[in-house]
Amino acid sequence: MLLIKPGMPYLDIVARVKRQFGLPTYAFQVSGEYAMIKAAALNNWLDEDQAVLESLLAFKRAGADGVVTYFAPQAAQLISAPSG
Ligand SMILES: NCC(=O)CCC(=O)O
Repeated sequence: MLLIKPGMPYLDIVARVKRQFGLPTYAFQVSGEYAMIKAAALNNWLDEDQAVLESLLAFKRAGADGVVTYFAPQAAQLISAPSG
């Protein structure tokens, strides 16, 4: 298992590592990435829930098999909540 951190600045590395080695590849969305989204949301610069989901989707698009994130409880709620 490979873990790449920090995650978001290294999405290209996530993709290259996954392609090169073909091993389970995880990204770590570190505290600074968490803090940036939290701070921006507190300033009403973005919608926190949407930013969280978009950031996690970016990891999946890069090829990550999973993401280690401080947003895990929130993300679990968001993706299990009924939509509409
Ligand atoms: N071994 C602990 C970490 O790598 C923490 C990184 C972070 O969340 O800033």
